[in-house]
Amino acid sequence: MRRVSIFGATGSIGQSAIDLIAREPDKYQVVALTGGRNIAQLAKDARALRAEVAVTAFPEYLGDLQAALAGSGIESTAGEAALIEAADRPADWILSAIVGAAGLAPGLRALRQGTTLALANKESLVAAGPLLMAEARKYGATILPVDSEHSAIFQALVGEDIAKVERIIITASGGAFRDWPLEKLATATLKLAQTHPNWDMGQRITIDSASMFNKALEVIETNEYFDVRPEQIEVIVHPQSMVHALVGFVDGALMAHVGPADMRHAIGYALHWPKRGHVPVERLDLAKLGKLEFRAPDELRWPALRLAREVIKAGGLTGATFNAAKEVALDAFIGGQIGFMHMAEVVEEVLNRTSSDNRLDNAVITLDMVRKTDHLARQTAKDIIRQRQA
Ligand SMILES: NC(=O)C1=CN([C@@H]2O[C@H](COP(=O)(O)OP(=O)(O)OC[C@H]3O[C@@H](n4cnc5c(N)ncnc54)[C@H](OP(=O)(O)O)[C@@H]3O)[C@@H](O)[C@H]2O)C=CC1
Ligand SMILES: CC(=O)[C@@H](O)[C@H](O)COP(=O)(O)O
Ligand SMILES: [Mn+2]
Repeated sequence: MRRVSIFGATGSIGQSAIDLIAREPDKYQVVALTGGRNIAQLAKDARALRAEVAVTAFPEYLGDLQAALAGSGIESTAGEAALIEAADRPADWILSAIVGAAGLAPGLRALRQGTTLALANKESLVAAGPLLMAEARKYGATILPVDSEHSAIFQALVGEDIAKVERIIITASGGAFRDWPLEKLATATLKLAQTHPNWDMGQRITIDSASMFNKALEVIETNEYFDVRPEQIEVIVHPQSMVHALVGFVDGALMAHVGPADMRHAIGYALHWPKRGHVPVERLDLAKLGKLEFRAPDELRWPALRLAREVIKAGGLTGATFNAAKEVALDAFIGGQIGFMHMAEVVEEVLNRTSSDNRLDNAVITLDMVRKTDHLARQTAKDIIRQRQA
């Protein structure tokens, strides 16, 4: 039996992973399931999968979790230290699917087991890519991408020589406001921003898709995963979200990964890797699909894409600043303090104010430095938002 743990088990990615694991109960022994506030779901899954431990990230929910698991024999724990302890529990496959920078410390810790880390939490790679990669090398761990685009690129590169890659193209649906005129975007509401044209995902990544901050994170993520130059990474708007990414080689061939907008594709690939196993996603009927469209992205409409390039160029701790500023700007949009287009303005202002602090050699970056940078970026973003409101 393979021992598996799921961090962020109650979320959209976590639930898709549980769907796959629950279909083959004889193959998997569930070690740890972690969640946040959705205690009912966490306890239900922990009982159904007979997990060893269920962890809520928030200590104030521990009582509810203990009550929900009473009599089950499943351990209940809570808080940041409990997440780290869960990451230390031996497992052959660990899914990192917590949303936001909170996923960094448990994911980083899991690497110390020299295990396979299936990484959905792109924010940790954006904030601390070189640190995660160095830790994986040090402990002999494997990081497998669980983002649809990066799983697609990874699959297109199997057996290939990275030196023969000319370009990597990641697709973007364009999000909720893809077809809105630029001048109307300032009026984009939260209600509309949290509806995605194709994917069923958590609230935060759905809004990030609408602003293209998700794609900005993914451009940086591509730069961290694959040994290509930033100029080789392209973004193309693809409204159907069926082609997840393409890799172009020196002979002009373009290898595309095509599949339905269902994350069980990428999770299943990582779960069965290095082999392929059955994954119960819809099989595409190409004749029914008819046509696939592609168009160039407009950086005026989506300034986040331009910022991503600047973040890569600046290097050092700039990714940690970018991610933290984006998280605060997103909270402020969700809270109604700033408008949709203000999110990119706030993030750009934070990058400008902190640029001199972030210049560093990637080799010397530590978790403590990432945390301090994250904290400073959050304070700076909050100051900027307060000043705008005054
Ligand atoms: N959804 C998707 O299709 C895709 C998601 N991703 C990435 O995967 C990650 C998860 O996304 P998604 O599943 O959509 O997100 P969700 O919001 O659906 O789920 C987030 C999970 O993290 C938990 N959580 C929230 N805050 C904290 C915290 N401070 N500390 C610990 N745990 C916390 C939540 O617990 P609870 O709900 O119990 O409060 C939940 O289990 C993100 O990094 C996202 O960018 C990447 C590609 C596709
Ligand atoms: C499913 C997945 O990988 C998401 O990151 C997806 O890419 C979001 O859609 P957008 O293309 O709209 O950002
Ligand atoms: Mn993606």
